[in-house]
Amino acid sequence: MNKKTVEDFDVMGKRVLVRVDFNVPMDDQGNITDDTRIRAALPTIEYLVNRKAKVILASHLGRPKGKFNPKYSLAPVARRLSELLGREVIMAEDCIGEKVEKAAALMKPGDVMLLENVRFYAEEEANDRGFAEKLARLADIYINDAFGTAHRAHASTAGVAEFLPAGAGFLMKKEIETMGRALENPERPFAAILGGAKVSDKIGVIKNLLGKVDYLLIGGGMAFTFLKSMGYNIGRSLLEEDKVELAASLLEEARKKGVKVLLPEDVVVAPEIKEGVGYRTVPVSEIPGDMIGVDIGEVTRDRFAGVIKKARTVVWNGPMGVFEIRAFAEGTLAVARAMAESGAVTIVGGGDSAAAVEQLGFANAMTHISTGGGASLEFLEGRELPGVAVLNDK
Ligand SMILES: Nc1ncnc2c1ncn2[C@@H]1O[C@H](COP(=O)(O)OP(=O)(O)O)[C@@H](O)[C@H]1O
Ligand SMILES: O=C(OP(=O)(O)O)[C@H](O)COP(=O)(O)O
Repeated sequence: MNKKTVEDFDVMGKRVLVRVDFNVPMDDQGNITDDTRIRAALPTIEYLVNRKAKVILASHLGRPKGKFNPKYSLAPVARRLSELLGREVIMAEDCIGEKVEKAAALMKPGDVMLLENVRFYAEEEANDRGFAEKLARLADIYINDAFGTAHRAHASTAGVAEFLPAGAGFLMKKEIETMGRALENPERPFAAILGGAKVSDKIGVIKNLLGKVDYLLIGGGMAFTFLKSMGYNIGRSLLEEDKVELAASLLEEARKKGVKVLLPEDVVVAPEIKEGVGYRTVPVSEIPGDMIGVDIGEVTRDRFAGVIKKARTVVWNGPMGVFEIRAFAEGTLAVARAMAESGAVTIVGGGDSAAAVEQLGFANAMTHISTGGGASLEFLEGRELPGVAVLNDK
């Protein structure tokens, strides 16, 4: 990465504004159900604490639409962070204004303060210059460690960098460098596995990856639009009618570029997407008209696993089936297991695939699991992320 990082600044005694992505899932009682994103930010926070910086953290939580709403308060996150750090985390009442400026002025070197949800102001998402300047007033240096929000050009992720020296945190650096290396200089064979619900969400990724990968494995709901474009009857499976032609042209482009595309050969079909329904496996040429394809079948799982095991670089984004229902999680499980067992560099895009890998217990066996869903997709599309673009060059 040709951007400055936290290590390029003298932070001793300085006020450092760190944009983190603490947008964590919570249950109805406000309990954090997955603290991965908080733990992922610890290296940067601990580094700054150890170097006696005054650490001021900013994040959003959910989508409160520019208004204060206690449901989206970051207070539970401050408590969890405090447990993880083993030190007090001051919870600020707000993210800008006189009170926060005073609280920041009272901080001692090594103190940590978490600002309240930046999305309580509509100016955040509007990337309002005045709001960014108010955030900047709190600090001497800006560090962006919020990879999960790096695809958003908001005041706290982009605008603020106009007013302060700006660099990347350790998480941001790791995400960009690990995925960047895989895309630009992969050990081959390089295989990408794409799944999830919609082709439309993955078009940009497919287009970018077709110029880079040796194998493209397609599963999940999106596979059915491709199967339809090849003339198969797909019953009541997920279909994006308006993307059938595009699917055909992507397959043609892959053929021209010499990329081997693997689509499902057999699928699990069920009458409904529901826990406890009956299901069976059929070849893709025999999908009954009244059934829905919900997972890749055993033959496909074995073929996918075979490619994954001989690959040297594997990137995965999107589940192979409706993995939320245990009976339809076998394809996703097979991909996760094959990746865990392969000696390849294994990268899991964020979102549902990351959740599936965690849930299925394979997290520790992967080279890298991204903390960003949308952000990792945009990165895989080859787009420059605004939250990275604004940082100072080395
Ligand atoms: N065959 C299928 N039919 C319907 N939905 C599917 C199918 N396969 C996967 N899905 C659904 O796709 C969703 C994930 O899609 P998506 O959001 O695109 O993935 P990601 O978050 O990994 O990018 C999951 O909720 C999963 O149940
Ligand atoms: O959780 C996030 O995105 P993700 O679910 O795509 O990983 C980020 O915190 C960005 O949130 P946003 O999509 O409300 O801008």
